[in-house]
Amino acid sequence: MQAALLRATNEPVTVQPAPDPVPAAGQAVVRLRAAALNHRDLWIQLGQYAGIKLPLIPGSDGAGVVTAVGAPGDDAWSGREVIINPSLDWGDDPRTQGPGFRILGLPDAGTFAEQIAIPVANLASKPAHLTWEQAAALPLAGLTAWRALFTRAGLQSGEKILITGIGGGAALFALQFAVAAGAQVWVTSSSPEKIARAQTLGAAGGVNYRDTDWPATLTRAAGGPFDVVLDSAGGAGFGPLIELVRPGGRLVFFGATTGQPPGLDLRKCFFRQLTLLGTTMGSPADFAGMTAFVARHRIVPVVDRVFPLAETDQALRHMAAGAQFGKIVLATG
Ligand SMILES: C/C=C/C(=O)SCCNC(=O)CCNC(=O)[C@H](O)C(C)(C)COP(=O)(O)OP(=O)(O)OC[C@H]1O[C@@H](n2cnc3c(N)ncnc32)[C@H](O)[C@@H]1OP(=O)(O)O
Ligand SMILES: NC(=O)C1=CN([C@@H]2O[C@H](COP(=O)(O)OP(=O)(O)OC[C@H]3O[C@@H](n4cnc5c(N)ncnc54)[C@H](OP(=O)(O)O)[C@@H]3O)[C@@H](O)[C@H]2O)C=CC1
Repeated sequence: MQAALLRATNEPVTVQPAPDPVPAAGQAVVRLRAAALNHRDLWIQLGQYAGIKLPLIPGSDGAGVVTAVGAPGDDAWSGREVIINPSLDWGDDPRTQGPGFRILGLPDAGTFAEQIAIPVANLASKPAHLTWEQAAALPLAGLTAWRALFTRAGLQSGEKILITGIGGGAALFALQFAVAAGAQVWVTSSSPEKIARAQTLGAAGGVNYRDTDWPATLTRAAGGPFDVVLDSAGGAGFGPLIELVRPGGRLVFFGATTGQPPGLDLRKCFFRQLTLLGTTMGSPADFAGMTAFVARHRIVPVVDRVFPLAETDQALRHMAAGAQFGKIVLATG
């Protein structure tokens, strides 16, 4: 098969021949039709991720057809159209992942390839209303957004939520899920065009996080602070978010795209009875809940652009440039 290979950090990913995967018992081989990028793939390429082991085939998201299974007991999946849950061996505790937890694409060989061997426990039926590209875009970012919003922050219909950096893949799923759940959604972005596109997906409005005084402008526009704030940007923008949460509200976060937050004022958290919620990926129950929700509300992932597998490195450069709105997808076969 052809696969994308990262041989060294800060080097381009090259697409080259690799051995066809052979399924062990409890595994299936999926002939991938599409894969999708996550910021994690870029962090790994840039050497900004814990536990990097090279060389590796990156990629956490994929959709395709099961072409082989490792044992007769796994036959039920043969020939089926599937998406892949990239949370490997979450463990038994729905509250937190166990010691064996891994995210597909490091250290396990990932989806930027024509084929992959994957535990059958990580297969789910492809949502029937989605194309291959849309289905591949869903798993990692959809799962993370789902757990953040519902399992962790307990978002309710009628609540007001702020989602930062709305051009991002995970942020956009959070927008679509929160709108479908009946919340009033406000956004931030570097781009007025992205804010306008978010409004077509149901956002009430938004502000540019590069404007001075954007928190005050946003508070005025939204008529006061937010029940829930969801962030994956971190950095210098994180501190102001604390003041955008209403007293007794929740701040849920899963990323640090712009680095660690400097100088957090803890008094603004404890005097105002805030709940700070870290979250990562999701449990098998979160994945099942997310896919059922997507099917019920006929949510269609936003695909920014599709690159051929041969242009995986160009796709990563496109993500690094930050101009995307939604998911960057690879056509893998
Ligand atoms: C599914 C998608 C996931 C993501 O994309 S998460 C985003 C990760 N990347 C970034 O945030 C970009 C910036 N990069 C970084 O800040 C660094 O590149 C890292 C922190 C990712 C790695 O730094 P290093 O110094 O090489 O790794 P360390 O010393 O092993 O970890 C430092 C602390 O980071 C947390 N951590 C990192 N990886 C894990 C993990 N897999 N599970 C749980 N915690 C983790 C722990 O707090 C740990 O500190 P302890 O070692 O003292 O516990
Ligand atoms: N812990 C976990 O389980 C997970 C963690 N993550 C982390 O979450 C982050 C987002 O991932 P993903 O959606 O794949 O990434 P994307 O590359 O798709 O999106 C990144 C987005 O970040 C936004 N952004 C950049 N700078 C700022 C800023 N200063 N303030 C607010 N927003 C900003 C931009 O929004 P705009 O274009 O609108 O300006 C950009 O589109 C990454 O750091 C990733 O590592 C992601 C998934 C799971």
